[in-house]
Amino acid sequence: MAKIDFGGTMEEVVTSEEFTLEKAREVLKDEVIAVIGYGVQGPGQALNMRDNGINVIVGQRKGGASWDKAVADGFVPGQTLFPIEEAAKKATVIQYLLSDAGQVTMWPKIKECLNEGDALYFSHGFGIVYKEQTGIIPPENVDVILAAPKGSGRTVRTNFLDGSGINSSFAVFQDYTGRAKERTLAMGIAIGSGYLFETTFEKEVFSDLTGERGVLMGCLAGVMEAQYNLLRKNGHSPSESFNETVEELTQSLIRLVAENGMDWMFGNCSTTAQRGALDWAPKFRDAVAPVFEDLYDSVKTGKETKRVLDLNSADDYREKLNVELDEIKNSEMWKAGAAVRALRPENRKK
Ligand SMILES: NC(=O)c1ccc[n+]([C@@H]2O[C@H](COP(=O)([O-])OP(=O)(O)OC[C@H]3O[C@@H](n4cnc5c(N)ncnc54)[C@H](O)[C@@H]3O)[C@@H](O)[C@H]2O)c1
Ligand SMILES: CC(C)(O)[C@@H](O)C(=O)O
Ligand SMILES: [Mg+2]
Ligand SMILES: [Mg+2]
Repeated sequence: MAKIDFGGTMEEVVTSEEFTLEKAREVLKDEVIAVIGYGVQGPGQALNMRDNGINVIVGQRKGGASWDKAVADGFVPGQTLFPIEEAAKKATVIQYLLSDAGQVTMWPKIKECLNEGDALYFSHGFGIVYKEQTGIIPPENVDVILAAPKGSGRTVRTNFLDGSGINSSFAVFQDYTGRAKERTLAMGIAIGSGYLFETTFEKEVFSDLTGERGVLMGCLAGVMEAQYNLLRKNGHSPSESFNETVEELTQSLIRLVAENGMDWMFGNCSTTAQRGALDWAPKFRDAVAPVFEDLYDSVKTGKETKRVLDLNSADDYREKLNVELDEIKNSEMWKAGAAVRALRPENRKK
């Protein structure tokens, strides 16, 4: 493992240079890896593994859109694509990528498919850490491992195709075979990670649930809406409000932040922007800090996961969710966004 100085804290990471694809192939050469669930992470991880020469099959509920997608992606029913339990029975590594709520529903059946020495692989700590809520308690005679890409399943695939790689965290919860760590790292590299950093199941799920509810999506959506509404209230047009809130962020500044960091961004804008942004950043930090405290507490105490499982089990959840999503889609702000995106020169002809 390479030791990296992360701003004064030394951490060990495993890169794809050090743990090569050849090594991953060697570790996994006798394994049958069943990707259970072909939603968002399933395709990204399964296709990358297949392209990397790993023996991968897919298990998915028959008949739905995800099954059809697996077929369209070249998985062949009866050969590399099976109903869930059939695939799980064939596997030596069960890659459990159903939705987190789906994992709970299917667990009693999946548990029956685990043989001594198999590995049960997750991309989230949810099922294991909140076991009182999920009932997911693996038998003692299997490895329980995790590789969690830090990004959407779509990026897992697009990064692989453009020759880069997502970064992922990894953890071992249970090492029955003595091979759990090398299996985890091999899986992490095989799914297309550029590097892997170590975590625990608990740290992964606490940080992941906080991040997606916070800066990555929930907080981001909230602050975007607040600024857009403020500008609109003060007589700015939808196009100006959207451009100043979202389009400039995604098309210009966040790309520069991705390349160079916020420290660089503060040094590479107008002196006017620099002064104002430096002055206002601590005010925003302090305003949202209590909300983040509530969020982390809600995650840690299991309120967030309980809510996910309770709501997902309601019969009309999908219906209600669609209404909620449609409301956002049909809001002025995101309709303005669609119009703005369509004006991008590269989109004009589409
Ligand atoms: N979405 C992401 O980009 C992402 C990123 C990192 C980690 N993860 C984790 O990866 C795992 C998979 O997430 P996802 O977003 O790909 O899942 P998803 O919501 O796309 O669902 C995956 C599949 O589960 C199946 N499914 C759901 N409920 C079922 C049930 N009761 N019975 C049978 N099948 C059922 C669906 O057919 C679907 O194809 C989760 O643990 C998630 O937290 C997801
Ligand atoms: C892609 C995300 C938000 O990072 C993931 O955590 C998820 O649950 O979809
Ligand atoms: Mg998540
Ligand atoms: Mg995440």
